[in-house]
Amino acid sequence: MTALRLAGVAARLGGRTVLRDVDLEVPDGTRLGIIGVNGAGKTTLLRVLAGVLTPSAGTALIADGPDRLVDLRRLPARERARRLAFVPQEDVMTAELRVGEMVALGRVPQTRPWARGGRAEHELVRAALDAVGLADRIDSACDQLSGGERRRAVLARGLVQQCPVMLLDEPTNHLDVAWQLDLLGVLAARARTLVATVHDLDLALRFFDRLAVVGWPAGADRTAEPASVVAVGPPGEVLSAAHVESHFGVGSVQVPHPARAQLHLLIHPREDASPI
Ligand SMILES: Nc1ncnc2c1ncn2[C@@H]1O[C@H](COP(=O)(O)OP(=O)(O)OP(=O)(O)O)[C@@H](O)[C@H]1O
Repeated sequence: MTALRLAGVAARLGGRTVLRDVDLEVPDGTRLGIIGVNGAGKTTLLRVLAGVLTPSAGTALIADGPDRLVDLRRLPARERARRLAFVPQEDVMTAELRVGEMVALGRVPQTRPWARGGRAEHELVRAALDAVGLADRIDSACDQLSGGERRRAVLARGLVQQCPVMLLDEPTNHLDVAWQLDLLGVLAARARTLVATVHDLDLALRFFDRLAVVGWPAGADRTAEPASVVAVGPPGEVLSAAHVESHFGVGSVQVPHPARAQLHLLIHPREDASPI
């Protein structure tokens, strides 16, 4: 079963086509990581998948029953927000809102206006804040959170939306190493289908079922040509040494952890590059 699909998608920003010819399928119940160099178009791709950016060509589709897909842009915004939670990279944090109130905004699409603010909602908010280690900050003003705490609070807002699909733009940004791992565990446990952009290729190798590379084919003029999805597959294949070198311009090797049944990705300068 398909949760999300992009068919022949192009996207324009500021009068320029930044993505084109994107075909991508996200099977229900899977975790897809989106990787690529800075400026390739990962956030743009995620925004198209979330229905917040209208493709300039092609269609973004979402499941609408067992064997049916519907054009995301045909769904009213509230209905879209019941089916997928989009957690953007940056969020303005206002001093006017307490952390619990900000997180409770994630319930808006799911609840009738007169049914909001009840005990059940409070419990959900508290549980989500607990899951991201911020239960004790529920009454803090939002602008008093650190960068990593803000990130976790915004992720809690995505969690209370309780959608079958979660789309996350760099969820591990600003998080310390322990929280990076914990948070991915929380997401894995709570999101049925998950799509996230990520820069840490070692995390990408271990956490996702499949990876999609946003970038250019070898030899393309990166400054002039729109990017596309140039590889999709199991992380171990997408992050082969040859692929990592051609997409990211660095050397790499996958090595087994000495004590755990896990592969890790070590990154190093290319052989012809000066060591740093
Ligand atoms: N509002 C905008 N107007 C015009 N161009 C934009 C706008 N936002 C982004 N771009 C351009 O679109 C391209 C894709 O940007 P996008 O943010 O999707 O890349 P990304 O892969 O997520 O980058 P990063 O890894 O740096 O977060 C880039 O060339 C960027 O400069």
